[in-house]
Amino acid sequence: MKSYLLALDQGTSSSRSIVFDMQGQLCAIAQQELPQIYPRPGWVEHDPQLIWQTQLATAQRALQQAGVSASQVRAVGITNQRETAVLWERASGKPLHHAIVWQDRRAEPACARLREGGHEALVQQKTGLIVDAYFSATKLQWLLENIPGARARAERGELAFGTIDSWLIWNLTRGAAHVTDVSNASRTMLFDIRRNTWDEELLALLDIPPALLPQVLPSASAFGHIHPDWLGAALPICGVAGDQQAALFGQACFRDGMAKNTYGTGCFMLMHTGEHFQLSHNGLLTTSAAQTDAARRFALEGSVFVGGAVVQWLRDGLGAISSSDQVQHLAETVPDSAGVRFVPAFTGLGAPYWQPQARGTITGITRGTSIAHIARAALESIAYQSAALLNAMDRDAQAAGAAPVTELRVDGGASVNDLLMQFQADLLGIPVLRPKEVETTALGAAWLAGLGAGLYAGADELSSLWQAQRRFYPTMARERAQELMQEWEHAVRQATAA
Ligand SMILES: Nc1ncnc2c1ncn2[C@@H]1O[C@H](COP(=O)(O)OP(=O)(O)O)[C@@H](O)[C@H]1O
Ligand SMILES: O=P(O)(O)OC[C@H](O)CO
Repeated sequence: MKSYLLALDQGTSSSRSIVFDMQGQLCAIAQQELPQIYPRPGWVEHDPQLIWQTQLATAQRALQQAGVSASQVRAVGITNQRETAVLWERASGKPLHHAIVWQDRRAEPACARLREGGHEALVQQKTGLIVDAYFSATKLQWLLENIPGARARAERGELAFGTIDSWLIWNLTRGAAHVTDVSNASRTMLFDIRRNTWDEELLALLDIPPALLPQVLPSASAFGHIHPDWLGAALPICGVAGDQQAALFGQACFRDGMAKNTYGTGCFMLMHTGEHFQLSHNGLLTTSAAQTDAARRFALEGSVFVGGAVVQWLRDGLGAISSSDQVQHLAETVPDSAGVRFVPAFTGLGAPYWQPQARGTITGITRGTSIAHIARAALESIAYQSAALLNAMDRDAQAAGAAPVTELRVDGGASVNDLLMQFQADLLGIPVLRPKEVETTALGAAWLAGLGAGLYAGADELSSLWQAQRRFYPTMARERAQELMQEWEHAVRQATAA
């Protein structure tokens, strides 16, 4: 009887489930959209019950489509949108409120208070994060302050908090397990990533009752068994990681200096730093990488707010293309962007610039500029922003006496674009590798589950399963690439001043 792994991938816009065989080949995939709730400007919520229902439904469909029975599934892995906060009642399993999504900005005043109180250094030293409403802590604080009676009930131990992995595991196990993994815990701003434990000082500072918190386990562990009612057998959950750390794992980036970039709506770049906890001096976050045992593993992370979304804007805002895949063809009708620079700072600029006030700019327009130049500049902006992240990582690596990144592994919706990938390699001066299996996030969760269940010997076996579909080698002279980066940085300064 052939064995399989099931990965549950709960993302911001959809819930997906994927069945892999033990070689990491994708056998079936099922997906369901998740409605976004925008109660006020800057607020983003999800219905936790819909998260659970869509996730379960896709898991059932994926198994059906693969023609795989539950008894053939050896282990289940979970990966998820990170930071999103859910608060529920332990007795009934009912959420007290919609989930507050990572993009939600309502906790900004609480973060401003933390900054004014001079707590930034403490937070960064312990959690590796900057003080920002992005992370779970101040979202949970908001829930406790705004739901009548919640704080008293939390102190009495009646309530549970979790990121989406915890919420799913609670439901999958019918309330038997209240757990999370280190990579998800590291995004809460309540977790000391060097000691691998919830931090009493931060909990006290934010007035969070410890009774709310899940138990934290390594990313490959025994998280619990799925109740047989859901998928037909008591399947073990053996792998859990936040989606970006899962993608780093699924790209087989297991060693110091190995890096991946995911080109989705935004871009997320992570570089493994091994066992070294290292704070960035260049605007990056330090985070826990997926940990397969009790040993600490860290990564540096940077995110670009507008990546593939700039292509969506060309399509929906400008009407320049009718589908995203037409952008490459349009951009290829001109040899270069002819001096046009597009800084898509629609919602400010993320790492490494951290310029919330910046706004989008298109500069260098002449009478000869066509929509094709703008499309090319838009695509190039994704590569420039990513190159700025990688340069920041290299500077941090150099400061720590480590080697620079020697290749970049890529995934995500926009990584199918060959023009973009070639330009990325040209700017970086290192090869860009696109894997055969582009579902790296789900694959990472499946591999963690396989390791947790003792089905793989170790990371070396997984490394040998990872295969490149295409390698993009740099062809541009380094001087030219450096000149282009300088022009880009100039354009960023203009967008910041705009
Ligand atoms: N051929 C393409 N070239 C450039 N960008 C693309 C292409 N196809 C899709 N995209 C972009 O990729 C993004 C979707 O990628 P995906 O990984 O599904 O994102 P997410 O996980 O953030 O929803 C969209 O922003 C879309 O504009
Ligand atoms: O669901 P995604 O792919 O948009 O990922 C969200 C990230 O985990 C947010 O930190």
